[in-house]
Amino acid sequence: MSIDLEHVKQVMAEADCLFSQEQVEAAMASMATEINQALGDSNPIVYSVMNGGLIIAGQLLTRLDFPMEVGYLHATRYRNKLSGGELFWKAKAEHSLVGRTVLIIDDILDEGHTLAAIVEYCKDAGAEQVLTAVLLDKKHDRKAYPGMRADFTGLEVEDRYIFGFGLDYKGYWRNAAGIFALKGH
Ligand SMILES: O=P(O)(O)OC[C@H]1O[C@H](OP(=O)(O)OP(=O)(O)O)[C@H](O)[C@@H]1O
Ligand SMILES: Nc1nc2[nH]cnc2c(=O)[nH]1
Repeated sequence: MSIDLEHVKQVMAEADCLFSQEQVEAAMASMATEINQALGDSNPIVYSVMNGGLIIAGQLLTRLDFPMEVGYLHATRYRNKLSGGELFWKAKAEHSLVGRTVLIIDDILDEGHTLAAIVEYCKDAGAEQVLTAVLLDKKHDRKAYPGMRADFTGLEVEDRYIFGFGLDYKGYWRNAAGIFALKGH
């Protein structure tokens, strides 16, 4: 189904900017410092979770200063909708994960079902250690398990529908250079 581009532009015009590009970049710099300290000698495989992880992974990776292999996983459970459903795998790992340290990078930990399933998948595939990094952690009490957190988190975000910096509104605005919340959600 095609989408009305005027509506897409209106959504941005009415959105609330929660974090500017500068604030996101400062958060990424802090995450990079922590990750450089934690993983510098671990020869990790670093996976971006498509599609949302594309922007944060691209911008975080150039701030990491140690050798690593890089790839992507593609799992989705929102599929251009505003609420999540069953996780659908589109691409799994090309590398052998046996005995490896794996770092998963995604844009947001919302309810956490996506990240929990990806961590379980990597462990089942033989990874020795699986760490997670997310730009945003949404504040609410609906996590996949109580107290669920990523190992590295950039910013906490309020319980609204978010877009920008990799997160979409109906497939659009992943390119928005800031973190925005949809009016009324
Ligand atoms: O913590 P959860 O509630 O599981 O939600 C988080 C996931 O939702 C989004 O992906 P989505 O399924 O929208 O696919 P996309 O990355 O292609 O937009 C986001 O990129 C995370 O991967
Ligand atoms: N675009 C977008 N995708 C999500 N996936 C899980 N939570 C969100 C959200 O707030 N916005």
